[in-house]
Amino acid sequence: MTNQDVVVSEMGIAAGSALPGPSPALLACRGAAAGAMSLRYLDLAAAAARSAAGCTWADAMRASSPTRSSSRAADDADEFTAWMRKHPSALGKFEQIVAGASGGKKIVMFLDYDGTLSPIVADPDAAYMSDAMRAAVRDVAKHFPTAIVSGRCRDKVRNFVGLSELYYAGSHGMDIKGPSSNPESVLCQPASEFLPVIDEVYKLLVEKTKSTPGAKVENNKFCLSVHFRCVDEKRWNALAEQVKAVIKDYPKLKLTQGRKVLEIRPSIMWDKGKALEFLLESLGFANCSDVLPVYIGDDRTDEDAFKVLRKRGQGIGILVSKCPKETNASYSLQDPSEVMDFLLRLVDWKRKSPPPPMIRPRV
Ligand SMILES: O=P(O)(O)OC[C@H]1O[C@H](O[C@H]2O[C@H](CO)[C@@H](O)[C@H](O)[C@H]2O)[C@H](O)[C@@H](O)[C@@H]1O
Repeated sequence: MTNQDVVVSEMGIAAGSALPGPSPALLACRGAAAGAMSLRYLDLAAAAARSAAGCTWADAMRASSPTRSSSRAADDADEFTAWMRKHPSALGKFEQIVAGASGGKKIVMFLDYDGTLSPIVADPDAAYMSDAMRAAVRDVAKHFPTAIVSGRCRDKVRNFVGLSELYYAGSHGMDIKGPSSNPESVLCQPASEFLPVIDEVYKLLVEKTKSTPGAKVENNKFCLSVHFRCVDEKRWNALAEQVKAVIKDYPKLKLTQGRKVLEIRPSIMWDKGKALEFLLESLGFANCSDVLPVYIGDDRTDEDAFKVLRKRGQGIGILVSKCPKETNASYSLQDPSEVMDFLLRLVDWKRKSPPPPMIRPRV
């Protein structure tokens, strides 16, 4: 993040940091693996509930990434209007949002990548963000500490974004690193012991799914994605069964679901919400009322971060969605182009804001 000199190594927080010794966030990062089994059971319980309700993974996946025609056109506009009343546009409520930063509160920006900064496309390797979006993010980072929080492998999302001055939290927050001007600043890799097993499962999944046309397995370093987007819907259930058959032999891994994707992750107590808390604390904003975290994301995994903001009673969660979705976010934006408008407005507002009053030392 710009204008920050926080340097956290795996050994603790080094010189220049606002926090002495291993911070609570760093300790949480190290201890994340301890909750592995309990989370696995939670996940299985959710799957059992889903199946009791007659819902398959495929049904859930369809609902998580509805297309305009299968939702807005066919659906009832009243439902959307009611949802928008509960989660109003962050552009429409811009003044209300920035009023939360009054009194010199520092805004910290957290941005998801796919579906937030880049449009959803069929080929995950071609999810480029526009130059205009890149310029907007660069401008935001000049004024506010800024982090990209993604399910992608950190290096991959870093290459897509192409800005060295940001913090990057890849693999759903399991791989956090600061700006590249600080090459030593590896902050947090709570799932490093899972690397060999993730590699092993990657190979098994590639083998197992190769007979399904359109299926693609993506290695995100500390987690894996099995993509359904280019698979005929008739084959979705069979593909989900293949994936489940592979991971049943790995009790320390869990299966979660995103936008036409099944994700295989270590069952540790770590997610995008924990990554947000870790970054805030690393920046010296732990238990601090002088900060306004703003998190923008479009996916289920972003809900973990929205929940954290709700629990803290601090910050702004913004869901990117064109249709009603169950969410812990307070506001909404429809698509990446609205996200860009919001970022540009934030920069403009900051440029026009008067500087905080100087406190003159008494002589
Ligand atoms: O946390 P995110 O940055 O939103 O990453 C979540 C997943 O994003 C990518 O998949 C999604 O976007 C693809 C490109 O638009 C699309 O083809 C796919 O259907 C979406 O699910 C990424 O490829 C996954 O690895 C991430 O887990």
